[in-house]
Amino acid sequence: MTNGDTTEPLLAAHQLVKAHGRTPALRGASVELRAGEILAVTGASGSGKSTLLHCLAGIVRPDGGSVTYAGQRLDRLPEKRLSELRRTDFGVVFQFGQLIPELTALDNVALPLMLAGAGRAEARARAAEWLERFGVLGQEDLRPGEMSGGQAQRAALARALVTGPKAVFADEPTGALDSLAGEQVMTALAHTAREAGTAVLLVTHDAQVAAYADREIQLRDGVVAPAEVTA
Ligand SMILES: Nc1ncnc2c1ncn2[C@@H]1O[C@H](COP(=O)(O)OP(=O)(O)OP(=O)(O)O)[C@@H](O)[C@H]1O
Repeated sequence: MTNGDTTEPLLAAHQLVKAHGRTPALRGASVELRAGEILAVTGASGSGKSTLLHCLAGIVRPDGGSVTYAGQRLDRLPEKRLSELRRTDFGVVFQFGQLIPELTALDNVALPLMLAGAGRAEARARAAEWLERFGVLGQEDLRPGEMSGGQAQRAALARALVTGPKAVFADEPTGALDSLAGEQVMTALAHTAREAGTAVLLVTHDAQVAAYADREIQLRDGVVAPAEVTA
């Protein structure tokens, strides 16, 4: 395990422990995400998938264990540096895309660029390019409530990827979609992430969605299940 792969992982969690109140969610989970890799995290409901994603993305601090991102301990970074790093290096997509309802699709995608210092015109031009990549260009002036679930989710992906993050964290990104819209979202995500060399941590309970990944790990009761089961 330690010397099989010479590539340093982009993100590594070691022996993560996390409880929500008295409910243990992670009980010593270790996982590595390599640069540009699409990794699916599967497992039964309640096995700790979302908690693992939140710890890796620096949204939640683990109670124990470590999260190392590009050589630095994410779990020990002061909040200010952590939120800065999340903004520059990470993108997130959740089951319900969480676009800002008052903004058009174009402005939702332009927002992270403007937060990063781009001017409005430039941000909107780049946002339009990304919406086009995700096949949402005709709907750029619609607000999230006026779009279909699949369109909104593809706009959410554009927003997550527009700043050129090193890693995208996607928690059940197709969970609220029918299977055709889900396929379109996953095709767009996998294609774009590969093209941009973005690593993706993909939480899903759906085997068809996990099939888009390069590799899959399964969580069981808060730990990563052994990779191969020899019957
Ligand atoms: N905010 C919270 N408060 C209390 N318990 C929580 C909270 N979030 C998660 N849990 C509990 O922690 C455990 C792991 O939850 P988590 O959401 O990480 O699992 P999951 O595999 O993503 O589940 P699902 O597939 O149902 O989303 C579960 O027992 C869950 O009930």
